[in-house]
Amino acid sequence: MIRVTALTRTYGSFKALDAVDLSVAPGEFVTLLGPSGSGKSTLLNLISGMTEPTAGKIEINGKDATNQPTNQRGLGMVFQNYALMPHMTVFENVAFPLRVRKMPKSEIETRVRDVLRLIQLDHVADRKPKQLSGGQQQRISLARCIVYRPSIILMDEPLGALDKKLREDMQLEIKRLHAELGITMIYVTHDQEEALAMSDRIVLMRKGRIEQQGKPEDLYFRPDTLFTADFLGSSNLLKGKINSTARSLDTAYGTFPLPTARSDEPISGEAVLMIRPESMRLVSDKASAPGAGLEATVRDSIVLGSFVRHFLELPGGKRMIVQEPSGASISRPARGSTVRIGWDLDDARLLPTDPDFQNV
Ligand SMILES: Nc1ncnc2c1ncn2[C@@H]1O[C@H](COP(=O)(O)OP(=O)(O)OP(=O)(O)O)[C@@H](O)[C@H]1O
Repeated sequence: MIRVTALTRTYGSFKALDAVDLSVAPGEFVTLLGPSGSGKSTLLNLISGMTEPTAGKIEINGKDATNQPTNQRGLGMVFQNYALMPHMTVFENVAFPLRVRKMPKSEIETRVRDVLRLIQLDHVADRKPKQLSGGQQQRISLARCIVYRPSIILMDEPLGALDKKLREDMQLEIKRLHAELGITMIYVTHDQEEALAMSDRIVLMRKGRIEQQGKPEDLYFRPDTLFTADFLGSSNLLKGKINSTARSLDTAYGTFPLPTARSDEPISGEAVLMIRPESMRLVSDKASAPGAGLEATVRDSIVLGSFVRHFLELPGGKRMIVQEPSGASISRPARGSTVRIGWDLDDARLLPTDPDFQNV
């Protein structure tokens, strides 16, 4: 549906987007995720035609769209500021794009009513935008976009201005619309939870390039880099030197067996072992700890409803977090006590070191 090739945008000598290749399939929900300044909006604005590329190619629906004006690309767009017209009613706001397209009056009436019903706001059709809540306004701007049935919708932080509860409701709403209407979505956010919750595929960006892309569970459980591991969720990191004969990692905290080898893993020299907090557990003795039973001191242990989180410290002060399922019979280790940490070998990930992560 969309294919960009070697897409580049520079500002002076600065590369806001650096030779990015990306394909999006029909009906796919793709999220561009990354820290501020990583190039997410630049990529979206290049696809929409609001920014001109310095180099590279954009194809939409099989046609070269690189130099096509925005309004000929057949895209819908939704942004953080809803840009509803204040003097028009909700109905008129939603009808506006259809009037611009000179659609017959009766069809406009039907389509607007249908879309308002779809987003469950048909009862506010006669109100003005300022008589609506922020969440309602954002749903209206969504309605205004889907009413003319674009096959592709681009969204740039559309929920950024909403509070947490409303954001979560709207995330479900957008997912539902995506599933019901079969629209191809490209969605920009810097919020990793939002990306994990909504996407078929996450494209993680870093300094104008794609760091890693894949299904949410791929990025979360099978990161290829420290940047990906760090950006999505929390992780426990142990840096050391690989001993390839013994297939172990020699660290300041002991020697740990490595997970089953992958073709793309760092095979010699320095590397980092990454284990997610929920892949670790407290174990009673070394024999029951495949991860070799790392010893730690308990700093705190808190119950967060369905799970309990242990904040631990290794000798020398390095912090570790272990998260276990909770339950009525959970017993928490005392502050200051010594515990052993275990993990299943293949729940650990061996990652290359990275100059941006010196303090691992
Ligand atoms: N018109 C411009 N002139 C100069 N630099 C720009 C311009 N537009 C963007 N940039 C730079 O390009 C880089 C990427 O910006 P972009 O807006 O794509 O980042 P982003 O990942 O969307 O970040 P955010 O989440 O903060 O919006 C930033 O360093 C930004 O300062």
